[in-house]
Amino acid sequence: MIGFIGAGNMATAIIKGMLEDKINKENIFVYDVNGEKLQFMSKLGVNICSGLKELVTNSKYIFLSVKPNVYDSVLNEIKDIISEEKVIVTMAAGYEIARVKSIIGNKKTVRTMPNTPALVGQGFTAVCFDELIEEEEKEKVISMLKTFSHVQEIKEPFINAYSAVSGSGPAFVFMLIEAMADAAVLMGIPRAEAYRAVEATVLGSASLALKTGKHPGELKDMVCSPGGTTIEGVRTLEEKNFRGAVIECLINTYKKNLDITKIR
Ligand SMILES: NC(=O)C1=CN([C@@H]2O[C@H](COP(=O)(O)OP(=O)(O)OC[C@H]3O[C@@H](n4cnc5c(N)ncnc54)[C@H](O)[C@@H]3O)[C@@H](O)[C@H]2O)C=CC1
Ligand SMILES: O=C(O)[C@@H]1CCC=N1
Repeated sequence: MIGFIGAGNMATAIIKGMLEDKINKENIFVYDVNGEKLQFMSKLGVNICSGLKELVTNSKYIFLSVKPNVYDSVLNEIKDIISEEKVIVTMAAGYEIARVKSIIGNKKTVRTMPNTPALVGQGFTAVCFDELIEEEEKEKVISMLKTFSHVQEIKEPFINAYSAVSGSGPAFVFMLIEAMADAAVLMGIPRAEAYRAVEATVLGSASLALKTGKHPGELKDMVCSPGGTTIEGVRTLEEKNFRGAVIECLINTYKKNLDITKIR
């Protein structure tokens, strides 16, 4: 039995993935303080709980899909009803397993960093397990995460880097898509056509890199004809410090993860 505290973007993404991958809707329980969110969830056919107690009682795996600033209060509310066999699954940036345990005691905890492409079953999730998690539970959690994402098991200190790269990454890719589409519109391509062309190009490029396993530099070189047009664009990006800007962007996002970990 799988429970979700909070029925927002990430819970929706994860639950849709699970349902599409044949996890039975009768095994999913949801609670949210917002009635509208629950109404939406009831349309998916999952079980709607009237409070945290009902949710925790019915769930072995409990996903904390609320915003990070609500984590402390939710954990405080459930700490007395979390028994030894329950597994808490977190997904908040900067919220360490040790912090969970400082509130609910030494209970089974899994920390994850998913991302929004989970909404279309194409997510990426970094996951780390605390030492109380048994092998069978680990396999179960990984199989759940695989219903909506590629899964990478990591050691907890690396989760801040994954938060920047794959957690926040979609936002940066969408900025690239928006900028390329703006340029296309400037060149006279209608907006909708521009988005389709750019989105297909980004998706196709990522698939080409994934499927061939070739170095991105080699794939870039394949596009650049000698004395041709693409190399002119490459020169412009180098002049504008494109790669330096991207590296700086991810490093600053990573540092923000470290900063909020200290504050929380
Ligand atoms: N959006 C993203 O790209 C990513 C988000 N995350 C993390 O996932 C978590 C959820 O994020 P989103 O789904 O984007 O947030 P969201 O704001 O869409 O959903 C949060 C839900 O929690 C509900 N809620 C608030 N207080 C509650 C309480 N006391 N009890 C029950 N429900 C309550 C809200 O009504 C809302 O529906 C956050 O911790 C976020 O940091 C992680 C990776 C990526
Ligand atoms: O911006 C945030 O805090 C969350 C973590 C990764 C993506 N969104």
